[in-house]
Amino acid sequence: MGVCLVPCLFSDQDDADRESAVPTTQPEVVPHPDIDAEQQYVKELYGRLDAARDLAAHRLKQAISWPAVDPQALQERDATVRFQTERVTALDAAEAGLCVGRIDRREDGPLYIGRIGLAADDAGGDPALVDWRAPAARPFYTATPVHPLGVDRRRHIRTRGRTVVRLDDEVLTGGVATSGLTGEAALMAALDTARTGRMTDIVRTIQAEQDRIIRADDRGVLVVQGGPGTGKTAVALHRAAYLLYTHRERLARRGLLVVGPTPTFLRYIADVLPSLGETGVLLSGLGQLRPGLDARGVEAPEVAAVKGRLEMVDVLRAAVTDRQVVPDGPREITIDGFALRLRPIDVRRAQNAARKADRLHNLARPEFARRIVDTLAKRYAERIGADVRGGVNLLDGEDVAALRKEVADDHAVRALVEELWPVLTPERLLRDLYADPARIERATPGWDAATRVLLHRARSAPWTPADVPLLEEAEELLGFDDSAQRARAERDRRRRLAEAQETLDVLHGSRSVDLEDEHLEAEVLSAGDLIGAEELAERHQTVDTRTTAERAAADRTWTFGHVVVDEAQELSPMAWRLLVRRCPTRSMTAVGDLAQTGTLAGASAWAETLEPHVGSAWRLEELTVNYRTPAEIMAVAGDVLAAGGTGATAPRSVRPGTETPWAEVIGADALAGRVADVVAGWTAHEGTTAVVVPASRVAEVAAAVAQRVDGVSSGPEADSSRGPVVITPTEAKGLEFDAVLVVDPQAVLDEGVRGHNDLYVALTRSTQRLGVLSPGPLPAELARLA
Ligand SMILES: Nc1ncnc2c1ncn2[C@@H]1O[C@H](COP(=O)(O)OP(=O)(O)OP(=O)(O)O)[C@@H](O)[C@H]1O
Repeated sequence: MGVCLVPCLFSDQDDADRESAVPTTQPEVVPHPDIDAEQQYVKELYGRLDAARDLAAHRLKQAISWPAVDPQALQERDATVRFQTERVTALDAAEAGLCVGRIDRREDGPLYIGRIGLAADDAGGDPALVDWRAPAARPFYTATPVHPLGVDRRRHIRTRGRTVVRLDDEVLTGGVATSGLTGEAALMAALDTARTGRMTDIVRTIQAEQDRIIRADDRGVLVVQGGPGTGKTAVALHRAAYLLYTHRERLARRGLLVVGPTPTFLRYIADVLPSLGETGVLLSGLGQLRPGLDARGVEAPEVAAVKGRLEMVDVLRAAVTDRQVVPDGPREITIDGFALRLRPIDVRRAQNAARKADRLHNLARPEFARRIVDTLAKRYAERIGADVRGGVNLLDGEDVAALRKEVADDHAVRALVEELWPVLTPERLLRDLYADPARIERATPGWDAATRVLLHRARSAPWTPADVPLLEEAEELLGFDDSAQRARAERDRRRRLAEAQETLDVLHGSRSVDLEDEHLEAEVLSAGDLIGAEELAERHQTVDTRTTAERAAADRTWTFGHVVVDEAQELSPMAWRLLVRRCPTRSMTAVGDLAQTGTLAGASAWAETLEPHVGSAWRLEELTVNYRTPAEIMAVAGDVLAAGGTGATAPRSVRPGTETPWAEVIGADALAGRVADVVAGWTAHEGTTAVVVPASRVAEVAAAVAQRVDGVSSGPEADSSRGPVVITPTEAKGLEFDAVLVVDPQAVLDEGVRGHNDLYVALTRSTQRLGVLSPGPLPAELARLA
């Protein structure tokens, strides 16, 4: 399940990547009077970072070479290696942009804020650098001239490598309200940067409304509603890093899960948490939430919508009960020439007995099988032991037991039990259900034929993301009969115990003291005095050295300490049910935008979506400023949103654009070629490019663009860090690109189940440039572009 963020050591490549977050224009030379002093301070900070890294690397090396004399030592060594590896990773991650700025406090003087905390020589004073997540760092993000929080000045420090290249100061003593943005100059510089195809962190420029959400209490479900580009994803990931910092012990033990909509999206965000020094988080798409399954099949939105309904819980229950069969008439089994009868009433009685203890299907099956075998064995004994003269049965208890065993081992009896109460895996239950209209009909009382038919599909069809919650639900209903495994484990335990006892006996017998001397014997400690056989046996069990994220990924019963859901508006009720099961404490952060819901099963109101799962244990926060999309493009997108009629309003854009968005109407025949021309022209600019097309045009457009430009990718593997991508609005969700070309907007409106939402998503992916190519008249919603 999912992607474990494995520890990676800092490399030149990482440095170069983070460097590209600096504006592509040459940094202006700022003749700031303090630049030399800040350079000196930053140099000292790097000195401390180097020292901390050397120490951690040394301890790591030491730990690796510890002799692992027994499993316990091995376990301790692995824990230390893991801890020091994480420490080295976090220190490496802090290298680029180590110090982000400082606040000058009226009472206490300057305090430097950075990616990690670094102690000062004087342990009694302020640290040399405060971790951005520490409470003391908060005013750096939230102090304003109106609420200065004891801060006179905020300074953003920008570095390239280890060199300070720019200082941006904000004086907070004026008491006059300003733009409301924190560190506006630094923020604008960050937003104007060309994109790389990978999301970067925003530690330097977190805004006050974002900071409030990042540091919000972790109890209950926090829903963050915000329009496109308001930083929901950025906030969700920084919140994950904040929670790991604040509740390190609990979350390190239970793990933190981040769920995203598509593999492309997960690739896009995968670098953010490692760049914040956090590698122990499990990232997973919805289709990867079942261990061992990578569900990427595609199906009609109507099918996914039906599968996502909560009613499917009842359908699955009915489908399971349907597999517990009572035959129409008596069945005959022949054993050793004797025909034995099993009547429907016998089966019904066995079913009732099996269901009595409320056990799950697979766990109740042994009881059912036992009852069936008992009934047949009884009939067998009656036939075999019958006294022809009508006297009492001639068989004794031992004979009956032997007959019972014969019945239980009989191939035909086993086959009959399997037919009447099969062992079911979730996969088998669902495949059999989908493939058989009669089964579907029996499991869906009250459904109409048109809805039922949506569930029907070929047995060989691949699993889709909407199947994952159903498979997991089915697992809950079926249970897993692990009695054989447990019996094997118990046998192993006893064997280990016996071996351990034998070892202790040998040690006892081979002591170097005179065993005849009883007095002396009592004085000398042997191995058996120090450790019991039980303990010794336990120590010989294999040590599990996997990280929390790796263990969580492999275990479907794992429950997480916190779950972050991105693009949460797309989740179906069944998907919510699954996630809540994986997080029984309901400590969750869900970020999304109802105006971008593209699926039929997705949300149109948060209360309606969440209350069936968490009752009132949820609260709503909103983000209102769009940091991505220039105002001119946002005006166009706003028209589309309004035409959608949902009543939602577009977020306020924080910056003007440098290029005017445009539209062009072109003949259908020339469309693909014109797309290729535009994309080829755009490759002269720096940054990433996306062509967003209706699903029906992906192949045609991708082929045309690939003829003109290298590195084109499309579909689930689309990766804009390699070249232009050709993707559908669904695939574009959550992503952003410097240049976006929307092709055939009318088809986007017509093909999507929520067409206006899809077009709104497509238009709002751009950070700089937007073009629209239409093979027919431009939809009225885009009149502003005409
Ligand atoms: N405080 C900030 N400082 C710098 N950049 C920011 C800040 N907040 C957001 N951004 C940038 O704005 C862009 C949009 O952010 P993000 O993708 O998190 O938005 P979103 O709300 O998830 O959008 P969507 O709903 O379209 O998926 C990203 O490039 C992000 O890095």
